[in-house]
Amino acid sequence: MSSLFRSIKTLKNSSSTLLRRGYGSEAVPDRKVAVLGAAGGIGQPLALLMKLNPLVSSLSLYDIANTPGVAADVSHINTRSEVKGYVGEEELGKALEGSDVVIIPAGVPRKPGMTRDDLFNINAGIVKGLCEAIAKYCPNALVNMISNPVNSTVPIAAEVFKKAGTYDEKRLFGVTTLDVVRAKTFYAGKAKVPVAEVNVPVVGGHAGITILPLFSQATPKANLADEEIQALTKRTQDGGTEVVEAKAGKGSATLSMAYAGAIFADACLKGLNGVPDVVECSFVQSTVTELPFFASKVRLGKNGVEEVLGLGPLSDYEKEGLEKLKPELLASIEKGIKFTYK
Ligand SMILES: NC(=O)c1ccc[n+]([C@@H]2O[C@H](COP(=O)([O-])OP(=O)(O)OC[C@H]3O[C@@H](n4cnc5c(N)ncnc54)[C@H](O)[C@@H]3O)[C@@H](O)[C@H]2O)c1
Ligand SMILES: O=C(O)C[C@H](O)C(=O)O
Repeated sequence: MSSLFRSIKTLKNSSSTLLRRGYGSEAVPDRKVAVLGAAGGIGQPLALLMKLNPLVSSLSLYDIANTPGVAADVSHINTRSEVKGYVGEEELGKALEGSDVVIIPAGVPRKPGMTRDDLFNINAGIVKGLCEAIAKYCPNALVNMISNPVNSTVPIAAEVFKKAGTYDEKRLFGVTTLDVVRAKTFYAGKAKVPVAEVNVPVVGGHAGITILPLFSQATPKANLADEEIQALTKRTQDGGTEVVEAKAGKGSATLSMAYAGAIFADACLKGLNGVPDVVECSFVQSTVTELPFFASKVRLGKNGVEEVLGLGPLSDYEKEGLEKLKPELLASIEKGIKFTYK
């Protein structure tokens, strides 16, 4: 409990730091953030965290059911943003209109024994429908795709936007922040370094071996043995499955994902507001490898992606991992693209 109070205090302090830096409420631009799937396991805590974000002026919570209750609940929190709940397809347009950032955690989660690709048949259709509405009602919004399989849902979104004539590769992001969050936590535990100081890029995609943490670039540096790096890599790749199994049929990561989603959306908002040097890993259209989409460090700016950063030097183990992941990642990307032409 006391740590919760500490977090709230930190948040209040950071808001006043923001004011001191001249980002006071007059200076901070109005920003509308929409969460699609807001009544779900991720959606609800994500709605809470976005309500705590002082960069948000309007928070739009959309789902096919149960959003009025979530919106009423979150709206009583005494922070900057005005909260509105929208329920059902007929309200989707209103939910989206004027959005600067749209976060999509809509769709079904895994149960034990399933891969993320097993979600494709249901989630591909959900994502396609939502992206058609985004193209119509807020074509300039930054889209943060959380729904799995991210390796396919991002290419689906790109194709939907291309068909609608609104595609801008700078504005479409697969959210892979949870992989980074996990890599940082696991590395800090093994290397015995303060977790808050850890940085680890995670590249590739967001499923199994396509998740490639680059522990050779981790900071603070630690002298870990090859076997320890391999075990950390495997644990990061299997992090989602670890949670799915622990939840034993009651879904996948929701709380850690909401945290990761809130960090990434905050980075997008900071970029839009012109804060310099905002860098996060994300699955984006890319020329870093021969694959059309790839996760790597991305510099965020006023138009979304400002620069897709390269991979940097890789260890032999990471080079091997990179070559191994390419066929699976390409197949998932192509599956997404083909789906939109059915
Ligand atoms: N990118 C990541 O790192 C990451 C991490 C965790 C989970 N996920 C994925 O996020 C998705 C959601 O997970 P969850 O645990 O919140 O699931 P959930 O079932 O708890 O919630 C999903 C919500 O989506 C809503 N929904 C379904 N169809 C919709 C539509 N057409 N429009 C709007 N809302 C709709 C449901 O009503 C529900 O409230 C899953 O696909 C899961 O695999 C991704
Ligand atoms: O593992 C899952 O199915 C959910 C998510 O992709 C995760 O990494 O936790």
